[in-house]
Amino acid sequence: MAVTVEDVRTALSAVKDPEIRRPITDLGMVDTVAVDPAGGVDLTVLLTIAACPLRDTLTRDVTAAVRAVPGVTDLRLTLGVMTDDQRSALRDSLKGGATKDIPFARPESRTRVYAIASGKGGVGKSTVTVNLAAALAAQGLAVGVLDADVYGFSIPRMLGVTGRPTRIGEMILPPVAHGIKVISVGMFVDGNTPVVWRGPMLHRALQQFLADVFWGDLDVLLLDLPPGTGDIAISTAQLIPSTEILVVTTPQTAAAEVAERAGAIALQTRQKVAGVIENMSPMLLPDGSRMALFGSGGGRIVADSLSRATGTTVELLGQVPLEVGLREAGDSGTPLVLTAPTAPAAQVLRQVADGLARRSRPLAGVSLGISPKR
Ligand SMILES: Nc1ncnc2c1ncn2[C@@H]1O[C@H](COP(=O)(O)OP(=O)(O)OP(=O)(O)O)[C@@H](O)[C@H]1O
Repeated sequence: MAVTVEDVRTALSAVKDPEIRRPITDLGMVDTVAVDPAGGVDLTVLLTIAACPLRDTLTRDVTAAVRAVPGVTDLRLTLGVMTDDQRSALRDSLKGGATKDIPFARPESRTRVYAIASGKGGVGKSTVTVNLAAALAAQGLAVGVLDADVYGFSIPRMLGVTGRPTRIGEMILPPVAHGIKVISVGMFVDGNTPVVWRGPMLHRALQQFLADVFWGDLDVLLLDLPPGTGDIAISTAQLIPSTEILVVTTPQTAAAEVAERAGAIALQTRQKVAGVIENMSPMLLPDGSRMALFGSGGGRIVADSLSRATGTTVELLGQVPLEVGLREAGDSGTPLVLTAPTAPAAQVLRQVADGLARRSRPLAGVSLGISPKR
């Protein structure tokens, strides 16, 4: 049977743009399709920008899809580039026309937003963030990570992201790694330049990343906050009031006291504390005994004290042991939950992710669409 243009278009509707993650047929990227009587296909696909970092992936996916159509004997693929008008039409269709709006702050948003907070640096906040993100994405959830930790942007390295975000006018397309959309403040500064941003600048940066980045329909957004109880936690509360806080602490008592303060900020901003994760918990030794390098009990102390302070039950969601493999996986760019899902630390992190995946977005601020009976 002769191949039709419709057959080719149908096959192309299964190809998603690697960055936007929607079918290329819905994005205006399929420009022209022609089929000759011998089954040869002439196809022009438009890239969003000429320097599209994922043009090879797109070429491969398009070629595979078209070649798989029965009767296709040849494919002559031309890659073009969208005009400015086509790009703005695409941006408007993705953003629903509104560019300055934060989609997660809308009452009808179904995205759960978690801010990962810690009292001080180096407690493993980024490690926890990337592993939770990877575990949630592995379950098939649409996950985004916003690395707002201006004092050390380690998220891109831990997820193996080297690419820069693509810009379409004012819209920013985040790189995707292990199925996770990733944006880091570090992607917008040169090399290792430290960022000495203060409150208002940070607030603007966060607002821009939330509004201008095309996140698509996310199930979960994880925000890696700078350590401490600073301005950015307050900014997060202002920009997305439904954000819940996940507090990371080490088992050390001193660290726990500092972590408590990070959690207590939620009282002032009226955000919910989703739970406490203790990291660097006693290490499992080959003989089955445990070594408590950083002491023990910190997670429980923080959870109990936040429960008292908030008058709700704040749970200790998990205790992630110190584990060489967890650090190595972070250094290699693939989180431990993917490289060794049954390793002790990975099991705890996957369990925490399972718990987060089962929770539904809090109804605070959501209109239930019920009107009182008159
Ligand atoms: N449970 C663990 N076992 C072994 N190493 C760990 C563990 N958790 C974190 N690490 C390692 O400790 C170091 C600090 O962790 P990480 O960068 O995640 O902390 P952080 O709190 O995000 O720090 P910062 O606030 O400075 O960004 C990293 O090298 C990481 O690989």
